[in-house]
Amino acid sequence: MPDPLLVVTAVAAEADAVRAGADPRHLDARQIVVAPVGVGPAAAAAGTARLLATARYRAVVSAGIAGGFAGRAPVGGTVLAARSIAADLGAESPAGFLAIEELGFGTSVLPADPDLLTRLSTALPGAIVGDVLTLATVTGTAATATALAERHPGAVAEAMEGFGVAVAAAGLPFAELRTISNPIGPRDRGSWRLKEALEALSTASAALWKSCG
Ligand SMILES: O=C(O)c1cccc(C(=O)CC[C@H]2O[C@@H](n3cnc4c(=O)[nH]cnc43)[C@H](O)[C@@H]2O)c1
Repeated sequence: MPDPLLVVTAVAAEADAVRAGADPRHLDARQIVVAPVGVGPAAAAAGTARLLATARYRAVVSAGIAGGFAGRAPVGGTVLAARSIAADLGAESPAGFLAIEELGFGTSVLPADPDLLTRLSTALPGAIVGDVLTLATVTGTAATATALAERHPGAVAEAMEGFGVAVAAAGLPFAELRTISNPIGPRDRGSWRLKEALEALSTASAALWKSCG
């Protein structure tokens, strides 16, 4: 029996949506383990590392809802990360944001496993493949949305966990799968389309099992 696939989400509602798309036989046989590990990159990294320390897994997927950049990923859409990028890991300066690479302290960019990404994008032909930003703070102004979009021309979405999960995966095949609940921009939590995004997450998760189960 191959080691199971680990799917980590931030909150229980996302884990439930992922499980709803899975074949119950895969869940019962623990070929797939779905676990909510908390909101934000620190909780995601710590929770994923704890799970990986206590059992063997063949690959790790960070899954959940996300904000979409206007004109790049619509609400209800599905996104696969080519790269998960820690977009606020660095330093401010009068000349603008300096990424951690410019400070000489490592990387803010972790690519998806090429084989896993190919299998997922084949199983999800409607998914948008692009960079997904990880931020500890949800963007809530047009100015920040514009600055991020300009700094990351390949970014299609932002969420709060992917880079943390990728760091914890530490060499295991990693991918990030997101469905879009809201446009990135001025905060309007009431307009988030949670039901639509969670339904899209269940649909995407059915394809996930077909390609990786
Ligand atoms: O209240 C609910 O019923 C509910 C159901 C599912 C998920 C939630 C969340 O609040 C999930 C938080 C999670 O969502 C990601 N996210 C979504 N939109 C954005 C965004 O615009 N910028 C950054 N992150 C976003 C994020 O990964 C959070 O962990 C509530």
